[in-house]
Amino acid sequence: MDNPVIVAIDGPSGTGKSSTSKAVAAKLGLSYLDTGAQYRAITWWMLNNGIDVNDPAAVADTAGKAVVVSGTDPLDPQISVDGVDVTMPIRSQEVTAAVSAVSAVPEVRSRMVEYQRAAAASAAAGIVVEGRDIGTTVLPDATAKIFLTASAAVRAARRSTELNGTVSVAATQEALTRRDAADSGRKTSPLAMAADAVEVDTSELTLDQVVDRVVALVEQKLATVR
Ligand SMILES: Nc1ncnc2c1ncn2[C@@H]1O[C@H](COP(=O)(O)OP(=O)(O)O)[C@@H](O)[C@H]1O
Ligand SMILES: Nc1ccn([C@@H]2O[C@H](COP(=O)(O)OP(=O)(O)O)[C@@H](O)[C@H]2O)c(=O)n1
Repeated sequence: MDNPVIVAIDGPSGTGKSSTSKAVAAKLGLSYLDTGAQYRAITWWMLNNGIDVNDPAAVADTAGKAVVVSGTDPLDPQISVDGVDVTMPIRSQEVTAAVSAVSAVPEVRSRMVEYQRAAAASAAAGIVVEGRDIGTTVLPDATAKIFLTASAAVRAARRSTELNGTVSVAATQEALTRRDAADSGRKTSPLAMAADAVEVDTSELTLDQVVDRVVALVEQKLATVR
């Protein structure tokens, strides 16, 4: 039997990682893992349990307590913490504002990376894993590594539309740029493009075009390894 296909899709917020990863996984018959959702889930748990998310020692002390379970179906991705379905609440502004501080704590990362590697190891046909450090740190031997980019203005416009214009494009762009800086500047496995990743700038592409390009890149890689 062929080896499982591992596709790593990294990049900053709003570049299209989730939309692209789900579509690519569905097209290629692979599982799907949203690692950003896992960091959001543990952040939700910290906020819900009154942990000061700006106190790295408090976050580190409690990082092992939350049990995060991620679904890997690209058509119905779900996530729970301690048995509570948090698929919707992890998208709140409160969680979005706190997640970079929580995800910078090494104890949080090592626990999430364990979950992520276990999910990849148990995906029979293979998996598309999206995040910030998948190609560099979590799955450095991935079959194909993609790094999605887009201008900050385009990313902010996409996010603002998603929020039905309830938050202005300018405020969205400021928050997004702040989170990029925190994610790129942290010590432990920052947001970065792997040396062997292929960059796809999605600013001027439709989602379908991005998906086709990523599927073609994966197929090219498979043709060379199989
Ligand atoms: N190529 C694209 N063109 C236009 N809109 C897009 C494109 N890719 C994604 N989107 C939209 O932009 C928003 C952010 O996409 P998402 O996949 O959640 O990005 P990320 O996971 O990188 O944060 C979503 O509303 C999505 O529908
Ligand atoms: N592999 C990953 C994925 C996400 N994250 C963190 O989780 C946050 C939320 O990730 P996300 O993918 O849900 O963010 P969006 O792109 O949806 O805005 C990021 O801003 C990072 O702080 C990370 O540190 N490492």
